[in-house]
Amino acid sequence: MTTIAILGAGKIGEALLAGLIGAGRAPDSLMFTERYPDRVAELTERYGVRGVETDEAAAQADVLIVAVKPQDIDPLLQSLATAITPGTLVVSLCAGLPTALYERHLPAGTPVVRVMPNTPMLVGEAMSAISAGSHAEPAHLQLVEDLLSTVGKVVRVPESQQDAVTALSGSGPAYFFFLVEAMIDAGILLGLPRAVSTELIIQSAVGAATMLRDSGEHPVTLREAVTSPGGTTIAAIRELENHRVRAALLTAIEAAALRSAELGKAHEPG
Ligand SMILES: NC(=O)C1=CN([C@@H]2O[C@H](COP(=O)(O)OP(=O)(O)OC[C@H]3O[C@@H](n4cnc5c(N)ncnc54)[C@H](O)[C@@H]3O)[C@@H](O)[C@H]2O)C=CC1
Ligand SMILES: O=C(O)[C@@H]1CCC=N1
Repeated sequence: MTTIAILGAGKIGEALLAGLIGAGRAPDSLMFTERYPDRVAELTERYGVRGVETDEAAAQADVLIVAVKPQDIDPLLQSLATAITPGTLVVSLCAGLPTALYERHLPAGTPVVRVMPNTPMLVGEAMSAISAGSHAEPAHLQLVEDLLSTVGKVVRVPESQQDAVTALSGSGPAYFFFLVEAMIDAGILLGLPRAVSTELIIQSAVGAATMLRDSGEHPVTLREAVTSPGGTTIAAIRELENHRVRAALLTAIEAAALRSAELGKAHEPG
């Protein structure tokens, strides 16, 4: 079985670790690196997976999955440049960082695949978008697609679209959580107990998400079905439009894409 090392087991690294184990992958085919001994002990206990040093991971794993913050990539690339076994597939989960950055620092010909996943990977419901670097062969892309398909959905996109993907599905779960949080507060404003408000909104979110996924209907049709003439929903929609929530979402998601591009530019040569 392919041996996988996750380099940086923070929020997304742990989500991947948990997702892969949850999907039935053998813990002894996985390893991870972390900076802090306490975190290594915590993850080893929780998942039964080995914590190793970067050079050990680089020497032993067939696939290295980079999940450190973009701001922490430089020292890691320096370590990998000398430790990596030629031909090892490098998979980057980092927002904004182009495959060209890895190709500049790692031995010539290193295959790199850029991925933008999201945290629902933790429950096998990730949305991941993958793009091949210039030395990644179709077999490399297929391997990454097969791996990530065990923890959610996968689409292939040109790398030029990855900043937009990052803004949409990479950050996307946070927008939904933000919305849910605000809606629960609205229940509090209306005098409901927090537990009741939370249950009402979370189940409404799960129901709406399931309809979006399974009904085959456009979101507009689904919303129209809730919006009775002269009723309650249209009274709320008018306020959402008055407060320009649609425009705010367009601007917010554009800001996320610009930030992703900026993270990449910070690592351009010169
Ligand atoms: N959190 C999210 O929803 C998503 C995050 N990403 C990307 O995943 C990457 C990680 O993000 P998070 O998990 O949120 O950050 P995080 O800060 O939770 O995790 C990063 C981990 O890497 C460790 N680390 C840093 N340098 C290291 C090194 N040289 N060796 C070993 N471990 C090292 C840190 O100790 C930390 O635990 C980022 O590049 C981010 O853009 C991508 C999609 C979604
Ligand atoms: O906020 C971030 O930068 C990361 C990338 C996508 C989701 N979280």
